[in-house]
Amino acid sequence: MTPNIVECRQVTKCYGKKKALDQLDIAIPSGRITGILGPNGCGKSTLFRTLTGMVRPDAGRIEVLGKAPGWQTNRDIAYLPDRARWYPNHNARQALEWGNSFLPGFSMERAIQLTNYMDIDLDMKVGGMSRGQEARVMLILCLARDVRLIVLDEPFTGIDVISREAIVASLIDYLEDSQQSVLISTHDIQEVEGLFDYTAMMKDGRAIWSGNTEDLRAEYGSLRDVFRKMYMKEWNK
Ligand SMILES: Nc1ncnc2c1ncn2[C@@H]1O[C@H](COP(=O)(O)OP(=O)(O)OP(=O)(O)O)[C@@H](O)[C@H]1O
Repeated sequence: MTPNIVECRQVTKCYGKKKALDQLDIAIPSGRITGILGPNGCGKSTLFRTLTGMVRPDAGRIEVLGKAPGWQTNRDIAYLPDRARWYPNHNARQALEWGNSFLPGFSMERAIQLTNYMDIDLDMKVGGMSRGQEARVMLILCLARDVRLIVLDEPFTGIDVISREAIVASLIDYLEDSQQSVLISTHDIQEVEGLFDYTAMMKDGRAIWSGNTEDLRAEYGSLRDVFRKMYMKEWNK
């Protein structure tokens, strides 16, 4: 069995003339919280869609959990798509009940525990929630599942700094003793610096750096500095 949870070799995906993924090579070790960082349009969501089998690459090879992505792997993946929303007329409890009846490996007990962690009122209608509260409900639907891989596409977008810090703190706390692997994409690394222990930086559909976050910091400074340097010539190789 491969020690990597994800392996992409020379993966290309085009939308018309646009290369969303351009001969992408990336290997992500299991059991880590990995940040997929990069500016808007660099291919993060497309990468996640290929990992969950929603999008087929035009070329290249992908392995997730040691297999080609699809029905064999999706049972073991919890995926939060970009801009995911819940039904506004349901309350949080109904959202969790839905998860309990439809999502493989869902634990209602764990979900209730997470609502306490994340300070969610189970009787509150999702339509009446703030963006940050709704984002927490969406996260709980993923985190309450006993799966090997959790894939979160921009889970913090639109959430204010204070709520984001609270969510990140509860995520770190919750995942501390977990064997699960977590992939999180973001273009806004400022508030999640302390979250990732492995990092992959993407640009124009390629991975331009990947490795232990500590090594990245030691080599280039804070993630924020690295992110800035992504736009400079030295990264255009
Ligand atoms: N369904 C689609 N049809 C046409 N073009 C697409 C489609 N999906 C993505 N693209 C294009 O592919 C490129 C990569 O998009 P993608 O959404 O993967 O990037 P991203 O890094 O997730 O961006 P963001 O941070 O803004 O969410 C962009 O130029 C985007 O416009």
